[in-house]
Amino acid sequence: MLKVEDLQKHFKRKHVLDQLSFTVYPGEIVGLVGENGAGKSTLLQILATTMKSTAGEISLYDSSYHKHIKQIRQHIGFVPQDIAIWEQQTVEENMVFFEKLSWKKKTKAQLEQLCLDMNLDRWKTPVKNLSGGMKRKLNLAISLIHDPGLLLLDEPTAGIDLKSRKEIGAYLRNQAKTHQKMILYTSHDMDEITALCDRIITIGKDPFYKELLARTNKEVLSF
Ligand SMILES: Nc1ncnc2c1ncn2[C@@H]1O[C@H](COP(=O)(O)OP(=O)(O)OP(=O)(O)O)[C@@H](O)[C@H]1O
Repeated sequence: MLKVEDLQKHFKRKHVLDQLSFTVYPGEIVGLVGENGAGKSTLLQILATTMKSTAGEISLYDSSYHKHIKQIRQHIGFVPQDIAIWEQQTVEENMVFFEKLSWKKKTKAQLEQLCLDMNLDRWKTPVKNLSGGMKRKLNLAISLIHDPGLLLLDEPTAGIDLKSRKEIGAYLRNQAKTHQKMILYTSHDMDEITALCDRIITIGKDPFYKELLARTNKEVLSF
């Protein structure tokens, strides 16, 4: 499980995250919502180990982030807001490139299957010819090459059509429920968040999301 205790992040005098404490269990999808600038990406970056917190403790499978950062990284799949793939290369070339960087080895057939699981069937197509939704699917497939137990997704469905969003949603649900992944996921689409997530964390000063979610039957944790 992922355990966060009293997490704080300040940028100089600006307090972005203040005393966040929560746990994510295997098999759970936890939604992270809040107004623009609330600190969602900051939190995901800290959990992904690409940014340091100001204070607090984080552990994954009972290993401390402070003490075991290298081992912890092996269990994390992170899809940042900005798509990071090679535009001139094909889907296949991208998957093979990132597989070579991965600590876990996969055959080409396994890599192609990862894409097909998300209905991404353009193996030989250059990325520049893919739609935005397909690029997001490829980015997600890349983050799964090393079979991470914790998936951190920053708006994985932003700007893509409903069909692709539904496909990504179904895929994530299957990853959590069948493969016991922990998924922490941000989106500004409240229908998607309430449909997909088991629990929801709201962060930020604006009470809008907290009040909106109080009308649903979801468990909500607010900071
Ligand atoms: N490296 C940095 N240096 C200084 N301030 C930063 C830095 N990174 C983020 N911030 C500030 O921290 C706050 C939180 O930003 P963050 O991107 O985490 O918000 P967010 O909730 O993800 O917003 P959005 O919904 O717009 O993506 C913002 O005010 C932002 O300007």
